[in-house]
Amino acid sequence: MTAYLITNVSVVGAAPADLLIRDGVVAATGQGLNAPDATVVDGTGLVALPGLVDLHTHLREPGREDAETVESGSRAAAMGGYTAVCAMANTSPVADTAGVVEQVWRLGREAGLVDVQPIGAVTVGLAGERLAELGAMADSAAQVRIFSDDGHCVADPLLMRRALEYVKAFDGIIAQHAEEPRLTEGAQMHEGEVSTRLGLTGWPAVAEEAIIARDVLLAEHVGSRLHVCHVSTAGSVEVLRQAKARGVRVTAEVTPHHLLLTDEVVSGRSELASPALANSGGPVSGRSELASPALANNWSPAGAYDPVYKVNPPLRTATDVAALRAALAEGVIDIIATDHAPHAVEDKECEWAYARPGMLGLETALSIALDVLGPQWELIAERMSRAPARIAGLDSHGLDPAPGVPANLTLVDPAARWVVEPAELASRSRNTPYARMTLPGRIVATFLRGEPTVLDGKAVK
Ligand SMILES: NC(=O)N[C@@H](CC(=O)O)C(=O)O
Ligand SMILES: [Zn+2]
Ligand SMILES: [Zn+2]
Repeated sequence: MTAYLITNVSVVGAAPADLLIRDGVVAATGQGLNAPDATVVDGTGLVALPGLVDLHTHLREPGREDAETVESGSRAAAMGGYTAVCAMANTSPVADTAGVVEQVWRLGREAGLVDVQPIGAVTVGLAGERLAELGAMADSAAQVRIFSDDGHCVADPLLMRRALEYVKAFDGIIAQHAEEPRLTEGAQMHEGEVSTRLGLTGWPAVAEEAIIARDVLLAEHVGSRLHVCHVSTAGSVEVLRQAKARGVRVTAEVTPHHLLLTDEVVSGRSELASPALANSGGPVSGRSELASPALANNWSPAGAYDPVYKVNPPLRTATDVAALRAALAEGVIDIIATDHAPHAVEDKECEWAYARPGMLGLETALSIALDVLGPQWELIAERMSRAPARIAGLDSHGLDPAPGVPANLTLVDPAARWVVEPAELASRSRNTPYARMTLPGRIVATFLRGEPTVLDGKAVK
């Protein structure tokens, strides 16, 4: 194994120091380290973070290897600074048996670019009718602890209760895609002024909030762990705030796109929600031109009705974006998760109503977080690495670089800017909402157990 000496690097924003990586762990930290056998990586101007951990990734294998494979998605993750991803169960076949989760887990090991932790389905075939083999998946080689029907809501309250109760035995967690299906029949985008103007069927905020309210009560009643996927509304934040104040065992995630984009982009307006919104306190008009300072003046949306902006839950209003940002800063929302949702060209570049929902996220997440949060490295490390690792129970991830700690880390150049070229992404799909946008912050290197997966901004294998 090669040793690496990263010189003059700021560890999570601290004063620059050297980091020596040897035999898969951080061997030493300090000033002027000397290691003649080590490959030197000049860390001047770079920030070292614990390797990012994504609690919500769609890898599409098995079944849609044309859109993504475990290997291509793992490479996209490494390029984005990730060392671990949790792979959602909505594959084909669905990851609802020990056999499928072990297959995904094994493919992740073979690719060797990030740790791929499979998520198991809650119900057989994601059909919402009967519980999948949760215990068998937990006992499998993949040691599944997170279960989710993501893409679908576990809408039946009795099934949801049973699932929450079942996973208590092994400290598991149910990750809910909160969408009351009766309230979103035929829904195409956020229900509001823009959907009315565009003539698209709306997806009301209450469809999300009603399920979260029900589920925190269920989790409280049975004393189980609930995780809420892709929170997207100000009302959801209030439900979560109250539940957490009561001590309910609930955690929540927000995606980078829900922190930046609003429903106005569907109409073709070049509006990005501003970081300043987080401090503005009051509601903000969904119509005002709110450019994100770093991203201003270099971007305009792809055009009205471009399905690249179709996603579940839908992009919401500037008021929601402001509430999500404030909740993330406060800790009412625990983590940023990408909901990386690759789709093949034919499923995305078609008429809005026929397009599949979902956006790429892994390779742009850190840049969007940096734009939205600014260089708050402690907060970024907490929300993108430490907290997701804790929630998922990934013990060797989410640890700040320190002697003896597994060398899972990423090096960021905060001063670098890059232009998102969809064809140059490591993902097999192209459906990024940030095409040709100039983004701040570049991943220079990523190390998985002391071995580089990305070096000089390029994938190593
Ligand atoms: N987010 C999406 O719009 N799509 C996801 C499913 C999901 O996360 O609900 C997908 O699998 O494509
Ligand atoms: Zn979902
Ligand atoms: Zn998802």
